[in-house]
Order: sequence, then C-alpha cells, then structure tokens
Amino acid sequence: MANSISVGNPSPGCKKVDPILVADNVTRQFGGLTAVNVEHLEIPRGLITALIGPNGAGKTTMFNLLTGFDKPNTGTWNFDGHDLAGVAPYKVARMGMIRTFQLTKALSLLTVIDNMRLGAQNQPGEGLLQSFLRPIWKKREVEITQRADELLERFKLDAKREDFAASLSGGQRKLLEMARALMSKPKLVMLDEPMAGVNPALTQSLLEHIKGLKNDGTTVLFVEHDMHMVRNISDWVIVMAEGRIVAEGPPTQVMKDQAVIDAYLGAHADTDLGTVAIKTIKAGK
Ligand SMILES: Nc1ncnc2c1ncn2[C@@H]1O[C@H](COP(=O)(O)OP(=O)(O)OP(=O)(O)O)[C@@H](O)[C@H]1O
Repeated sequence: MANSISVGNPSPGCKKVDPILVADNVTRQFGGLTAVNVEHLEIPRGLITALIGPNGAGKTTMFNLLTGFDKPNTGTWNFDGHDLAGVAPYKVARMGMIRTFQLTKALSLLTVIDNMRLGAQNQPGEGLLQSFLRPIWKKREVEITQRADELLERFKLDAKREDFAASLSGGQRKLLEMARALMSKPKLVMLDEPMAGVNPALTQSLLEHIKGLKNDGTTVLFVEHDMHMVRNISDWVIVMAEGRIVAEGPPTQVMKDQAVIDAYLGAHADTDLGTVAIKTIKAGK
C-alpha cells in the first residue's frame, strides 16, 4: 500500500523518501549465534519509528552497534551524511545521535540538575571551551543550567531538581534520562524500552513527551514491547526476528501482517496494553 514515507511499497529494508540513517550489511555474532544480520535499514527523518520483535531478536544489539557501544563483525552506516562505523559513542553523540538504555543510567549519587548538566557534555567543543575560554565557559554554564531547568519543567521534574537521582521512581528516572538526552539538542533520539518499569500514571505523559520530540523536529527510534505505545505514537514500524528485519510499514498495516502476528504479536495482536493498564488502575489494583 502506498505511503509518503517509503519509496514504493513497504517491504523489509525498503528505501525511504528522506532517511536520516542508512545501514548496510550489519552483522554481529556472539560465538556461534548471529544476533544481528541486517542487510539494509533506513530510518525516516523527522518521524517516530518503532523497532519491535520477540525477545532476543537483536534490537538492543542493533542499537548498541549503531551508537558505537558495540562493534559489528561487518557493516557500514551513515547518519545524516557521516559514516559512523567504528566511531566512538561520545563522538556519535556529538554528531547528534543520542540513545537511552533499557536500564536507566541516571547517576544515582548526583542530583537531578547535575545529571542534566552532564548531558550537555555531548555538545561539540565543550572540553575546549572549559579549558581555554573561561569567561565564555561561564556564560555557557549559565545557558546549560537554563536549558536544564526548562527541560526539567517540561518533564515535570523541577520539584526534584536538588534531589539525588537515587530517590526518583523508576518512571521518573526514565523521564530524567530522556530529558538528559535532550540537553545536547540531538537530531536522532534512540530510546530502548522507554515504557519498561514506568507506572501507568506516567505512561501518558511519556507518550506526550515523545510526540513532543517529533513536533520539535527530532527523529525518534524506539525499541518497545508495549503495543499500545507502538500503535499510538509510531509513524513507522520495523519488525526484527532472529537478527533480521522481517517486516516494516505503517503501524496499522504491520500489526495486521499475518507473519508478524505469528512471529511476535500472537494473542496480543488486538490487545491495547494501554487500555488494560487503565482498567487495572480503575479497578484499584
Ligand atoms: N554480550 C553478549 N554476549 C553474548 N550474547 C549476547 C550478547 N548480547 C546479546 N546477546 C544475544 O544476542 C541475541 C540478541 O539479543 P538482544 O538483546 O539484542 O535482543 P533484543 O531483541 O533486544 O531482546 P529483548 O527484547 O529481550 O531486549 C540474544 O540471543 C542474546 O542472548
């Protein structure tokens, strides 16, 4: 079925009209196991793409490879005009591709505001400014704190500004991690299971924040098992199984794909997990 995102009909590894990330022949083996075997992948610019698939499909490994946290056996990829294979994670971040982790990496013994300030270190030239240009750095520090405070307000974490990250709930830590990722104004944000461990009361605001990123012009790629989230916020869905891309397309189309239902969705194909969560709250469970 025609759409405005892919060139031609959607199919696994299809070309996009305006890709921000293009990867070719990316493979990663762990001993005898091929965790990732992606022939071609394109992520559309300025949109929200979900990467779904059963446990062990290779989603997190793919994230690790693309962001330099792991090294592939083979493969090349280009992010917004830069070849990134073999580039260190901090450089990848400076080029505008920032990721969050499945288990949050908020530094527990730092305050919320200090965690945010750390996020700014991904900005180009930060180290230079700090060492040689003290007066300019002072001004920069004020700007960083200003941006941090704006983001904390946006993510409703301003009341926690001086608290240690350790005192936040799991969901609040997820919000902090997302807010921190935005400190360096990334072009592409990669979120690994943003909904995992988030209590239902925070789910809606997390969804709104992610939609907000897109409205600001940021491209979002996220791994998620929560089909409510996938259905509600994705413009595009890519399905992985056993290291390969097995399906992709607009969410309504992909969710109806018999092969996807068989391989992954199974009995949950028609279950909106969000509705389930809301019913559970109402029942006072
Ligand atoms: N460091 C590692 N050493 C050995 N095997 C690994 C390593 N990392 C991942 N694997 C294996 O690679 C495969 C892909 O794992 P990966 O975590 O990428 O899957 P996933 O799709 O993200 O799964 P989930 O949805 O459960 O997070 C799995 O079989 C996993 O056991």
